[in-house]
Amino acid sequence: MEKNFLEQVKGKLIVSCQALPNEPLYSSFIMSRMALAAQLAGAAGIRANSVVDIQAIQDEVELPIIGLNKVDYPDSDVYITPTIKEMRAVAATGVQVVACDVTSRKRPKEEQLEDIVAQMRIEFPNTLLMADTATLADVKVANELGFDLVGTTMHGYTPETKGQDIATDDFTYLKEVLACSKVPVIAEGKIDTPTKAKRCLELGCHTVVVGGAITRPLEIASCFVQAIN
Ligand SMILES: CC(=O)N[C@H](C=O)[C@@H](O)[C@H](O)[C@H](O)COP(=O)(O)O
Repeated sequence: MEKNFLEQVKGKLIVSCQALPNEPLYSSFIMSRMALAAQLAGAAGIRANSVVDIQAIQDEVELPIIGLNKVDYPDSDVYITPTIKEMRAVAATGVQVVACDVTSRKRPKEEQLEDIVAQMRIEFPNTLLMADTATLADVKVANELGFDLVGTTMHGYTPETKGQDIATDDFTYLKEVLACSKVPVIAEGKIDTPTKAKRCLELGCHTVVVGGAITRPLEIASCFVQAIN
């Protein structure tokens, strides 16, 4: 019997397998093999970008997927599943969760987040929605709009939070998110050691997403080179 997503990933690791066109591993085949490695290692889920990568990963592994689609629009800085068009396309792959930007920034095409959520609930009632937030105010908005999960994905990646890191001072910001959110919290963003991942779960996060530290060899190799030089 298929277990539900929240049950499957509780207290476990989700591996983000993503590479954009400007990255050396940009390839759906390579992302599917990254996902296979994550599955063999015992990860409980995958986070993946774009319909083609999601489909390649679905062919390779059994794990539940948090899907997103990064697209740049000229009229907005929001790029993680920014409009209803990308939300639909990702949900139509059959992923268990669709993630999108939930920051206070203006969305492309004057679309409003509350309309997107309402439409998704009608068209894909069984798909969970994850809010990729940057601030506590974003977490509150995500709760008000009825998102099923809140992630810290955008913390440190908006002008307002630039330079910030959820791990600072034993995860002070993450503790605040946990105290504020009415729904399960997913720790995500710059979690670059097993110790940090474990700590996020100890603090009460439902699950933890690790990306670059596992699946971006350019980032990993750069860390070694910088430490040596
Ligand atoms: C900010 C943004 O666009 N984050 C993206 C969201 O999907 C990915 O590029 C990150 O790799 C992912 O969040 C995991 O984080 P990290 O790679 O730091 O473990």
